[in-house]
Amino acid sequence: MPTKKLSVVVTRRLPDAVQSRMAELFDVTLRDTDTPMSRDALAAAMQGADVLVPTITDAIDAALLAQAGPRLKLIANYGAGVDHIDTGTARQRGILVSNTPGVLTDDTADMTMALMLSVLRRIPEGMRIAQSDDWTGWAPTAMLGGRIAGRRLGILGMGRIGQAVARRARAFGMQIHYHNRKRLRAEIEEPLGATYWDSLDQMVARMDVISVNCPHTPSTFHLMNARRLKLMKPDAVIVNTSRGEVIDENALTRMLRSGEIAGAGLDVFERGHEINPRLKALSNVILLPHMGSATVEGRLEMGEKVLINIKTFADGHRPPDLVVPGQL
Ligand SMILES: O=CC(=O)O
Repeated sequence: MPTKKLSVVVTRRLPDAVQSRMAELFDVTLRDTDTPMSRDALAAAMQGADVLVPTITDAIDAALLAQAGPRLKLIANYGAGVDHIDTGTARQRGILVSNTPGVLTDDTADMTMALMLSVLRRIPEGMRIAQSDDWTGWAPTAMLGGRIAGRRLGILGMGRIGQAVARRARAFGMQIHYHNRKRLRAEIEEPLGATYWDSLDQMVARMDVISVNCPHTPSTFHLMNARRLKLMKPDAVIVNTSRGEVIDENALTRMLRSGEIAGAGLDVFERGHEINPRLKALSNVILLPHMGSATVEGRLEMGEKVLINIKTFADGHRPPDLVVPGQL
């Protein structure tokens, strides 16, 4: 006798191939528009479904989880970061949470390098000049940026993505430093040629570039607060492809305006897509619309991870990418 298919609700439009496979495997409700679901629609979805597939734009907080129906057993997030989900409350309510780690590591690390290169070598500014009618040709003192090789890079958060950034930056000739909750094992640290700093303050004060690569958790919120940002050298720059909440965006904006920090490359912001207008007005920043994992390949592989997590659960096993609250 065929077993009943799981009822799965997907909150955002996903790549076609992912949606088709979902429809083959599960009793799936897909979205054909690219706008996030309203809170009411999310609550309704959580009342009737066995599995919810949300993304970063869905705030699955305790109040929403309190409205979840008894069938909801798995939240299979499409994305690695789960700071938009109250994983502790989900756990208390017996709802599993999974994510999509690993498949966006290279893409996000590439984007981190792209931001560093763009800020230090002034790429968007150069493009605007080349596209304008004002460019009069090569000049010895025009568009001078900073050399990447030899610069000290301080990586804040040395997980998968931090390590992938370290490998790339080393190939560019940068000196690699890092701060992490735990020091890496020697067999991982040594090939990266990375220097560990137990004190984040001391590392921040000595770096030419800071790269934020830790997840956003209660303990990393505003880790780069005004006091720490002030420790940065005035010619240093900061890049962030993780989550905006790790940096105090207002303090960063003030210091970029006053020249206390030389530049920033940001793919993420403290209030989602609502970027501080003062930040938008600055010429020493590069702002991207949260596209670190936005490759065709990455988004397909994220979908595959979601499918594997749900299918494994449907087959009665533990989803491979379960998120354990407090272990991020
Ligand atoms: O930011 C993207 C993700 O967390 O997957």
